[in-house]
Amino acid sequence: MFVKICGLSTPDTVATAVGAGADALGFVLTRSPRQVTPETARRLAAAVPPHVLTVGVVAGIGVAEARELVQAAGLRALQLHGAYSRADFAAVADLGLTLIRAVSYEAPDLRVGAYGEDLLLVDATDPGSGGAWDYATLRGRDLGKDWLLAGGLAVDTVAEAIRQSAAPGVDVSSGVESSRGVKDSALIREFIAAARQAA
Ligand SMILES: O=C(O)c1ccccc1NCC(=O)[C@H](O)[C@H](O)COP(=O)(O)O
Repeated sequence: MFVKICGLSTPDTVATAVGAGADALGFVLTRSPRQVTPETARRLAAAVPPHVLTVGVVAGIGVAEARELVQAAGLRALQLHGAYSRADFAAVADLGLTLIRAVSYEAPDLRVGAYGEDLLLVDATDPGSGGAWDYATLRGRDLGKDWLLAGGLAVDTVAEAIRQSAAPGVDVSSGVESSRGVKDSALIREFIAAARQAA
């Protein structure tokens, strides 16, 4: 079970997520309660061991700006969240980063690699809102191998969500926060343990 913790912004919670066994950490580089500057993301990522993927998350900006942000932050993956086209993905392919396409569960083309991405993240319609949806709608659909379930996951719901969707990986933000934008170390540990136990 691949686990990504998204929206990190402090050294303590980054260390907690790494220590608890997260596979990927997301740093939101565009407008959000969790937004960090590229400089902060770079500093936080410097403490992350190489086996953990560091991801720059962007939404609502052009790919030229996304390129600049993720390069300035020195991260190893780029998550384009929302209405990005195949041409947009082609325009960042030369960066040599792991590319994550994050879309609503209602989007067309729910298939890993359809836009040239390495990982597909299937989310709620409003990213980072903590809103849950009917994960069971994905069960039995052939999305490919490397995809993550997201949107409203939490410690007490992640196991059932994995069971309903048959997801090979999960991504969480709001569900490991004590208040909007403030990550909680105990919840991070509990979430990762619950996801791993469910797999
Ligand atoms: O987290 C944000 O604030 C955010 C803002 C803009 C684009 C994407 C954002 N988050 C992306 C994520 O990968 C979240 O982890 C995912 O949407 C799940 O969020 P949540 O429902 O809060 O767990």
